[in-house]
Parts: sequence; C-alpha cells; structure tokens
Amino acid sequence: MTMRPIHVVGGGLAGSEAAWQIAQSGVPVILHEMRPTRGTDAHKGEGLAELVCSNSFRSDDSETNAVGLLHAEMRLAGSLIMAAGDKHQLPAGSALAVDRDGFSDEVTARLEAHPLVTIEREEVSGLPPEEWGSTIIATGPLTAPDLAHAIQAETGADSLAFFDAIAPIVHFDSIDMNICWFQSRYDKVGPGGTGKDYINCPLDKQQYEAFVSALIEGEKTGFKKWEGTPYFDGCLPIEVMAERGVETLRHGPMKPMGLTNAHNPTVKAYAVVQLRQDNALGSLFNMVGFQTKLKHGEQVRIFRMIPGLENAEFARLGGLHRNTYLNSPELLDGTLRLKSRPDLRFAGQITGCEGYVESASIGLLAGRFAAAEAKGEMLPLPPITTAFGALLGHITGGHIVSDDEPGKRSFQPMNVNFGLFPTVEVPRAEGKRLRGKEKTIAKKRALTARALVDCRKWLGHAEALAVAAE
Ligand SMILES: Cc1cc2nc3c(=O)[nH]c(=O)nc-3n(C[C@H](O)[C@H](O)[C@H](O)COP(=O)(O)OP(=O)(O)OC[C@H]3O[C@@H](n4cnc5c(N)ncnc54)[C@H](O)[C@@H]3O)c2cc1C
Repeated sequence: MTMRPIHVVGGGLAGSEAAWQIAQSGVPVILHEMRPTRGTDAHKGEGLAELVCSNSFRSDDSETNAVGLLHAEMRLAGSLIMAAGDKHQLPAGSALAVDRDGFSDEVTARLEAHPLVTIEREEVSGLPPEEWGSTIIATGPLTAPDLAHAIQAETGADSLAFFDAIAPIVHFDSIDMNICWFQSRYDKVGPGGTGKDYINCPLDKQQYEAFVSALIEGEKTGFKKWEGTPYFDGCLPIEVMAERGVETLRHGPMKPMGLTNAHNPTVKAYAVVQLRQDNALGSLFNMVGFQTKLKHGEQVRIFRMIPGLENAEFARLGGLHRNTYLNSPELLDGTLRLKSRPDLRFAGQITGCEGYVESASIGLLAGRFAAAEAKGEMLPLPPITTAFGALLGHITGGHIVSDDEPGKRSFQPMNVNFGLFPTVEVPRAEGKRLRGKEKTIAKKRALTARALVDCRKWLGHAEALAVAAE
C-alpha cells in the first residue's frame, strides 16, 4: 500500500528536521520551500536550514546546560540538524559552532538524496488545502505575509503576533525572599488568584534614581532596518519609559501603590518591581512590564541592582524583535495540531520557542507525531522531565495566562532552560547537604541525568512501535 505523503511547509531548521524524521520513519514527505523564488528579510541563500545570524548552536555541555541537554536528546533521536552540525563543527570551546555553508549544504544534500523526500521550491501563499491531508507549517519568524495572514484569518486576529516584546524571566530560587515578599496590589484576589500572586521588590528613592539612570545610560541594541520600530502603547521598552522623565516608571510598571512591605510594614517603598508567576511549576517569574532593548549583559548588570534580585539567575532575558508566532497554548493540542484544523501541525519558532536548536527540536517532535499518526500509531508525549517534553510543555500548556495581560501578550517565546523542568532531589555529598554553587551544579547534573534516562525510555518506546508496525 502506498502511503499518502505528509507535507511540510518551510525548509528552515524545523521544517528540514521534520521532513527528515518523517522520511526516516518510512513515510513519504513533500517539503515546500519558497527560496530562491522568494526570499525573506534575513535569509541570503537558497540552502535548506540556513542560519540567518550567528553560527552557534550554543553550549554543547549536556551535563549542566539545558541547550546542551537538548543537543544530546536530539542526537539520540537521530536528528539531521545535529548530525550536519557535528560534521561541520568549528572550534568554539564548549559551544557547538558550525560552518554555516557546509552545514546548510549537508542538510540540503541529505534531504535531496533521501528516496522518500520530494522538495518543491515554491511559496505556499495561503492555508494549505485540506486535500493535502497531514501538513506541518514550519515557516518561522519571517513567515511570508500571505501565509501569515491566512493563518491569522484561521486563528483570529490576536492569535498571531508579528513582534515579540519580551520581559526577562527569573528563576524563583535565585530571588532573595528575605527582601522581597508575595502580595497582589491592594491584596486583590481576582479570578484564580490568591491575593499573593506577585513577588515585590522594594526600592527607596536613592535606589530608584540610580536604577533609572542606569537604564538610560545602558547600552541598547538597535532594530534592523526592515524591522521598523514596533513600539505601541502599553508595550514600550522600560528604558524608553525611563527616558520620558524620572517619575514615569514610578507611575507605570514600578508604582508602589497598594503594596506593604511584609519585612518592613511601616516603611513605604518609593518604587516596586513586580514579578509574576510564569509557569505552572512555579519555578519561573517574569518581570512585569520590563520588555527591553538593553543588551543582554547590561540587563544582567542593571536588573541585579534591584533589591532582592542581586543574585538573580535569568531563564530568559528581555527583547523586542520581528517575530511571527502563535498563541500556542490556546491554539495547539499536545502534539502541536491546530485545534480548529487538526490536519495542520505547527513546528519551529512560529510555535513560540526561540533559537535554532529549539526550533529544530520542535520540528523533530512534529515530524515524529505526524509520521506516527500516518502509520496509525499513538506516539506518547515525551516526558516533561526531558528537554523535549519541557519545551513542548511550555509551548502547549506550561505557561500561565495572567488576567492583567491576557492572550498572546502573556505567552512569549522561550529558549529551553532548567526552569521548565520539574524539580529534582539534589543528591547529598557524603551525607551532607550541598550549598551554593556546588548545590546548583549537582541539581543540574541530577536534572540532566534523569532527562537522558527518560528520553532513552521514550525513544525506546517509539522504536518498539516502529518494529511492531513492520
Ligand atoms: C534576524 C534574525 C536573527 C536570528 N538570529 C538567531 C541566532 O543568532 N541564533 C539563534 O539561535 N536563533 C536566531 N534567530 C531565530 C531563528 O530564526 C530561529 O531560531 C530559527 O531559524 C527558526 O527556525 P524555523 O525553522 O522555525 O524558521 P526558519 O529557519 O526561518 O525557516 C523558515 C523557512 O520557511 C520558509 N518560508 C517562509 N514562508 C514560507 C511560505 N509561505 N512558503 C514556503 N516557504 C516559506 C523560509 O524561506 C525559511 O526557509 C534569529 C531570527 C531572526 C529573524
């Protein structure tokens, strides 16, 4: 019996990986890539999986780094992107940097040579027709406008964003709760709240003024010419608000009203920074209203001036970019299918992950889910304890939608990071509890060891199904 092909739209990091996983599982695939017929503002060539900016896949340390762990899981799952990256690796210390041309040529050649892969160089300018059957859309942050508008028409105007406005996210266990306290403004409970939903960091007048000066003086990144300047009311970068006058932030995201310092109730804070829970696990908190174009190093330096955040570890730093991405937790089911049209799956950065490796990994999962479905199999979700499962969980459900910023604005793209994983017992050393840096490293090692065991089990399950189907 000949199998119907699965269609993949977009031959970037995610689409190339998805096509490879589908073909490797024995299902034919048609990959539609619009380049060279039509380009994007960032892609320069016609090769598949083109790296549009840096040539780094970031850390390759699978023991103490979350993206390194994702590399390891992808290698276990037979990733094309990782195989081509490893083959074209350049010296870069503990990072995996690649020769971008060799890498893209390798991905293109291996897909072109695969007997189950057909590559069509054409723009898909509307929503893929239902006659195509199972289709994966992996058209990335610069999805061509006609398709983007068709997706928007299907999902609703607020469901597809064209810019991200990202506020930094902090690991809860790095916040000093001897200085900060939990309280919602005016103790308002609100729907689903407790009256203690925010972490508050108090600043006195001197600290506030020094902080505002640092924001104004801090080094910023510019917008690319083709991005425009996407500022809109209610979403100004924190440093742009600071430039409007020293009092602006005190009347905006840093207003101290309705809050009483639990550690010092008789002293009113001059200004307050609020952080709100970002994931269901309660391990990550985002800095409310702190979207920013400050350079990453500057963000760490300046935001650690905030009392209680002196030792803050950031799961994600802030930014504003041109980026097409869905409100995935609302729109997609657990296996990345559009709830309103389950024949369509999404993969890559358009789902709300961030980065080359993360995008490729979501392509890998979408490809495996689609191939299993085509063969009449049920592929279980990767465990939340794995990097695959943690990232998928963020996209399809882990994020908490807040009432004051509902919908797409509260769901923002994310790199893989340890805050997305369920907590793990930190092993003792010679019967003693570890502290400080030693404890942090031991915890990371325990998380990654657990992840790799669970990932192997999950892949074993996937392989067992494939054998049973033969
Ligand atoms: C300017 C810029 C710089 C970046 N720098 C970095 C960085 O340094 N490091 C990092 O990790 N991440 C970076 N990113 C994020 C990076 O783009 C993504 O992480 C990654 O490339 C996304 O993978 P993807 O497969 O989702 O999309 P892409 O890799 O962009 O692939 C999408 C593909 O779909 C094609 N396509 C689009 N619309 C259509 C259509 N209608 N029909 C057919 N084909 C279509 C495109 O031509 C493209 O080949 C950057 C993003 C941008 C925009």
